[in-house]
Amino acid sequence: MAVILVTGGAGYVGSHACKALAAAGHEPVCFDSYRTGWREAVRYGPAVEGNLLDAASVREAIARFAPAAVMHFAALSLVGESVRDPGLYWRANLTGALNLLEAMREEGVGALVFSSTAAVYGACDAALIPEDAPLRPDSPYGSCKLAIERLIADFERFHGLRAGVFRYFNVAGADPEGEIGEDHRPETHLIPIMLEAALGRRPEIVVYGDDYPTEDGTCVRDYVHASDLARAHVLGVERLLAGGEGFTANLGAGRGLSVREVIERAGEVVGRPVPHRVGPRRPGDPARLVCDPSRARQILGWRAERSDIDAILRDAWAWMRRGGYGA
Ligand SMILES: NC(=O)c1ccc[n+]([C@@H]2O[C@H](COP(=O)([O-])OP(=O)(O)OC[C@H]3O[C@@H](n4cnc5c(N)ncnc54)[C@H](O)[C@@H]3O)[C@@H](O)[C@H]2O)c1
Ligand SMILES: O=c1ccn([C@@H]2O[C@H](COP(=O)(O)OP(=O)(O)O[C@H]3O[C@H](CO)[C@H](O)[C@H](O)[C@H]3O)[C@@H](O)[C@H]2O)c(=O)[nH]1
Repeated sequence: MAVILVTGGAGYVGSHACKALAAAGHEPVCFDSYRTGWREAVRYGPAVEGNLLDAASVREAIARFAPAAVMHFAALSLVGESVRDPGLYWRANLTGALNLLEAMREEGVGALVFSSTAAVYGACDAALIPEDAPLRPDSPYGSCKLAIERLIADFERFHGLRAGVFRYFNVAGADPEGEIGEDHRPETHLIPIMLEAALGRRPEIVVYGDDYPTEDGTCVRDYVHASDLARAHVLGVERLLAGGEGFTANLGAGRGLSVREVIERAGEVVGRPVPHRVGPRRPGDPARLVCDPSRARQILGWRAERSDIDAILRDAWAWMRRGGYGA
């Protein structure tokens, strides 16, 4: 059993990681400001309310709980918002990560798992994107995640940190047991807003462009279930705790779906059509991002098991019909 500090543990992905950590016998300590997270999502271990931009608060939490490792999820993470306000993203995400890394060093915590993103790749010609693909982010969100990867690399090189960096593709779905799920307000991610439109909670969704160089002209993404992702994090941190080397690994299903294909599948799975219309492109969106997941399989023995799009949609739908948090 290990104590793991989980920044952003009250958020969407972080709460699924906390559940998976607890199920594997570890103690997740949630560190969260509740900026976009939910108190009801913290159910698998103790919680500390704090902000990474306040260096003293994260250092105190680390000193108090003496974690064996940290999982760092806390961030601002919307591509569109980052395009509108790059400075907000650089300040929040880079400063937050730097404060965390300094606090870990001061308190002698030597293992970190970091949430990076496929947005670090940007436009890429490869059918399946491997980790050594060119790093050319299209958005400030992707740029500052890449900068944090480099910051972490310097702490590995010069301070002996060991870090697992996961580049997630598009996370979706909800806990199959219905305890936690995705609840961003306002929501901007494709799958939940599509389901909101199917439920009549919003009039329609706008497809952001159908003139991309893809088969049906809409953007192609790789959707991976939040529970699959959470399992990878447990495997990653356990590797580091056992003394294994640091790594950078993609997490995705290895299968691309266009926006139109997801809309069609959702209509089938929920039994009612998703009202939609085509609008202009959203700045910062690459045409196609599909994961080569082979490295995560090689080094962690991980593969996506619940990331079939119908399973993702069913779990997300069950969670949404329950009303999310505060229902
Ligand atoms: N959801 C996705 O599709 C996706 C894809 C790739 C990468 N990621 C990354 O995964 C991580 C989690 O994403 P998510 O979708 O769960 O987001 P989320 O907004 O649901 O969760 C983020 C959590 O961090 C907390 N937080 C934010 N800033 C904080 C701060 N300064 N101090 C303390 N807590 C703070 C929020 O309150 C929230 O609980 C992010 O780093 C994101 O960039 C997400
Ligand atoms: O109303 C909408 C919302 C989304 N989309 C499209 O649906 C796809 C998925 O969009 P999301 O907003 O759900 O997700 P993103 O691909 O923008 O970004 C997500 O995945 C990225 C990596 O692929 C990053 O990691 C990021 O953190 C995470 O939010 C994109 O092609 C987008 O253009 C629409 O057409 N209409």
